[in-house]
Amino acid sequence: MTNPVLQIPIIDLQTFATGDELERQTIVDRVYQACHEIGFLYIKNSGISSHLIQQLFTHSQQFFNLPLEAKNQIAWLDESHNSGYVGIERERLDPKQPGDLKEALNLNLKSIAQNPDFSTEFHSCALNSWKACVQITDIILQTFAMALQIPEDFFIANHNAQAHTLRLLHYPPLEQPPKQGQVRAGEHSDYGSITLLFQDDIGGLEVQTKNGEWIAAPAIPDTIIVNTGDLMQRWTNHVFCSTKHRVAIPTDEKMKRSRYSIAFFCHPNDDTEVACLPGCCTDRVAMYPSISAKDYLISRLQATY
Ligand SMILES: O=C(O)CCC(=O)C(=O)O
Ligand SMILES: [Fe+2]
Repeated sequence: MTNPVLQIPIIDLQTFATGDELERQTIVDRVYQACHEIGFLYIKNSGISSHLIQQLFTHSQQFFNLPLEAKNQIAWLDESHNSGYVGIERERLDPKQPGDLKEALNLNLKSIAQNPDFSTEFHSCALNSWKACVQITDIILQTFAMALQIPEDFFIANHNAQAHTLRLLHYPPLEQPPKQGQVRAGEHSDYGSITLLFQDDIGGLEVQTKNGEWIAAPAIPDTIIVNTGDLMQRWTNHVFCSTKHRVAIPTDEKMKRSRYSIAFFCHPNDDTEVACLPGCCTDRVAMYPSISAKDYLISRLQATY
């Protein structure tokens, strides 16, 4: 078997800010190719501090170690806020299957700033991580605009309200066999424009290729996984694809260990009308009607909770 990891490219962003035009264009071309053909890439030299992310993982472990009653004090309540604690099996990313074997804490800018239950350290770590993720997604959004030959700040301007979600995820150790069809995270595509994913070394993340096979997307040191979501796919009329992925249960000893990951779901502003970009419907007709980013997100969350 060839190494499936190699199908997802690793793109170095080091010279995007500092390089000459040719170096920048090379990065843009590689990002375009990855998002067009696979919808997934690894980035390295993103500029984020690995120490910061490590700290966020530590806070995540501390949070999920709290008793259930404490976590439920800040339970996720509704789609329009989309923040708070989501218990095990509550979410079904694949609505045809049993609930996911995971728990999550969804954070947005408001809940990071205002939640009195978080320690000062947790608060500042989450806020700094948020800011770092915004910087990275802004760079990626700029490469997207360059790749599509639209004004470089087009996507950035449509994301400046920071309607994103920072999500801490914990997949508990498995004490008993899962239900039929149950996995750690059911197969799905993400809802927004771009997702950044940080994961530990337990593994299990799988990505579906165009011919339907599932390939592993393991953690690669000092990289972040980036994938394009459904709204970006709609906006670009499938020039950038939103690819199905899932988190499988390890078949070995690792199933008895916790898995932790952190996702940053980058979303357009609530009132952004996501309609096919003019340059993306010259070869084929627009596949979707226009929809506001907020209405789209709410409809997708309603289907999974
Ligand atoms: O935990 C992971 O590795 C992936 C999680 C995921 O795909 C999601 O929450 O959308
Ligand atoms: Fe996902």
